[in-house]
Amino acid sequence: MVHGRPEFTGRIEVRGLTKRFGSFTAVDGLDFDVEPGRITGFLGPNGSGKTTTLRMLLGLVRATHGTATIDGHRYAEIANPLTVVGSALEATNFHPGRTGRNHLRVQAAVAGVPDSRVDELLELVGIPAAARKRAGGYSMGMRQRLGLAAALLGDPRVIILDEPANGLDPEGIRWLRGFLRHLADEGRTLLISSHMLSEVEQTVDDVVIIANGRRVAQGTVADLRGEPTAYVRTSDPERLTQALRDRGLSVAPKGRGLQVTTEDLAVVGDAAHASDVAIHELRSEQTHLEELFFNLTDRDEHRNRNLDARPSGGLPVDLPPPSGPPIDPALLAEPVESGEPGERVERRASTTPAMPAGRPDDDGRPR
Ligand SMILES: Nc1ncnc2c1ncn2[C@@H]1O[C@H](COP(=O)(O)OP(=O)(O)OP(=O)(O)O)[C@@H](O)[C@H]1O
Repeated sequence: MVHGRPEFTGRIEVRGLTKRFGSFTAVDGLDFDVEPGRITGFLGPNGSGKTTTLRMLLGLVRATHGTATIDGHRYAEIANPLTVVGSALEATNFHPGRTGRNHLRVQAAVAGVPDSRVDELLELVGIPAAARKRAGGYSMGMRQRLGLAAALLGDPRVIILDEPANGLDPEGIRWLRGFLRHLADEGRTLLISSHMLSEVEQTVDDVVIIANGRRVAQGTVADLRGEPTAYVRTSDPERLTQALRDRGLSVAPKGRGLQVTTEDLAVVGDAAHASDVAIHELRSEQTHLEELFFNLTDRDEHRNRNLDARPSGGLPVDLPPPSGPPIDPALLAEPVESGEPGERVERRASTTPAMPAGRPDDDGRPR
């Protein structure tokens, strides 16, 4: 039984959320929902506005327009928020000279949580011994685990994590996946950001993809992947096309072959055999999400305005439909290289204590 009021929904709603820093629009009319009992990936390339969005949700940055609410309330309106929303954002506030355990004990005291919970959580995130050493010597993975423990101190129903897989080794990522799934299975709402879809693809149920502060796709992972199809190359495309259409399948030319709306390769083979055409190649095809992600977020009109030094007004944007299939196959045409094969992109430390205490909102306005 998850802690909290029985009528509490744990639903996150973001409506028309916008943040301008001077003339620069970091988050631009964002709309999305996050459902309880599910893990939602909040995805976008570096600088696309993920952290700013999470900070608005956590009341650390004031929105220029729009709302971000948890169970219908802004963060600032929630009484005893640590027992409702647990978060780990990017900037680490762990004092290098203090032990991880002490950090948690201080926060536990502030939140009115008993010390026994600290040790229980350190056990749960797998660093009971390490947490008795000074935080200055922690690896990124250990800081991630400590940040996660901090986020869970108040047994919150809603958990918001900024790049939680960042710095974890493959074993750590596998552990995190199981851990987050367990939390979601308890009915909690999980929103986790990442700049790499491949890193969270097997972890999340739903995705919200943003680029340049705008939503470019939303749906379940299965929606994004779309239906599996068959690709076939044959000696006689026209004849095979007719044979397949006679069997009620949709067929479209693709490269030097045909794309058929079925995942059953035998149907294609049988049709070819019955119409006496030779098959030169036959395979299943499924959308590679990472490729889709780069094609969605790296299109000219979505590219980060800071990174490519465009004026802050950007180019006119004609967004694709924000939710669900079908995904335009043209989006998949040109995969974009993300770096060397196997390269891990190490970014800044991604943990803070659960209590929001991040960097100042340097637009100079009060929160
Ligand atoms: N306080 C600020 N003042 C001015 N610009 C800011 C401020 N905070 C963020 N930005 C800018 O807003 C944009 C979005 O930043 P944000 O950190 O939200 O992106 P992100 O998607 O979390 O990126 P990353 O994956 O690199 O963390 C960036 O161009 C950033 O430089």
